[in-house]
Amino acid sequence: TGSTRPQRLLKAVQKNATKGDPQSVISTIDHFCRRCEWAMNVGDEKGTILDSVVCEVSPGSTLELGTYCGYSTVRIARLLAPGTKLITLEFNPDFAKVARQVIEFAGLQEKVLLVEGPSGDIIPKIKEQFGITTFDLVFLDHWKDRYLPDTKLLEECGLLRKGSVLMADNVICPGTPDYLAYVRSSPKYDSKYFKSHLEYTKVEDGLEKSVYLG
Ligand SMILES: O=C(NC/C=C/[C@H]1OC[C@H](O)[C@@H]1O)c1cc([N+](=O)[O-])cc(O)c1O
Ligand SMILES: [Mg+2]
Repeated sequence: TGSTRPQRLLKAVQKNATKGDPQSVISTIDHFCRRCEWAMNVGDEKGTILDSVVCEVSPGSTLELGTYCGYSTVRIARLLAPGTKLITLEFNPDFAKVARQVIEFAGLQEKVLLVEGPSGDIIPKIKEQFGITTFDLVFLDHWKDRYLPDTKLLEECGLLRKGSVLMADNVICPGTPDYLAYVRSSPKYDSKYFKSHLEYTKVEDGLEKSVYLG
C-alpha cells in the first residue's frame, strides 16, 4: 500500500535535512509543506510567535498536546535550556512513530518525552508517573474540542501554577470557540490573541496566549 503524508514528510527530512540540526529539520518541513504537500504543522509564521513566547517563558517544564509529526516539538525543544524537558502527548500511533524519528533526526530526543495515548487519560497520571509538579508552558495543538476539557483537567490536577502560560494554536481556524470564550472570560486567566495565518496559507488564524493567575 502507499505511504502516508507523515511518512512522506519524514522521508523529506531524512533526505534533505542535516542530522542533529534542528533548524534544518524545521526549514525542510516548511519547504515540504509549501512546495509538496500541506500538513497541519504550526508552521513558520505562527512558529516564530511561539518561539518568542518559549524564549520569554524559558520554561523548566513544558507540555505539548498533539505531537503530529514533531514539528512544533522540535521548534520548542531546540530553545529549551539544558536539563529541561518537554512532554508531548500524541493519540495516533502512526503520527507518534513518525514524530519519534523526526525528533531523533533533529538530535533532540534527550529533551523530549513522547507519550502515546489519549490526553484525557494521561494528564491525571503525569504528576506521579513523570515527577512533574507544575508546567511552566503548555502548547495546545491537538483535537480542537479537547482544548477546554484538557485545560480544566490541568487545573483540577494541580498542574498549573500562578504564571503558567498556555499557548493555543488554531483558535480561529479550525477554531476553538468554547476554549476561547473560557480563557477570555475566566478571572483565572489573562488572555491575549496573536493574529497570524493558518500554516502555509493566507487564511486568518492565530495563537492565544493565556496566563494562569491561580
Ligand atoms: O486538527 C488539527 N490538529 C489536531 C490534530 C489531531 C490529530 O493529532 C492528535 C490526534 O492523534 C489526531 O489524530 C489541525 C487542523 C488544521 N486544519 O487546518 O484543519 C490546522 C491545524 O494547525 C491543526 O492543528
Ligand atoms: Mg495546529
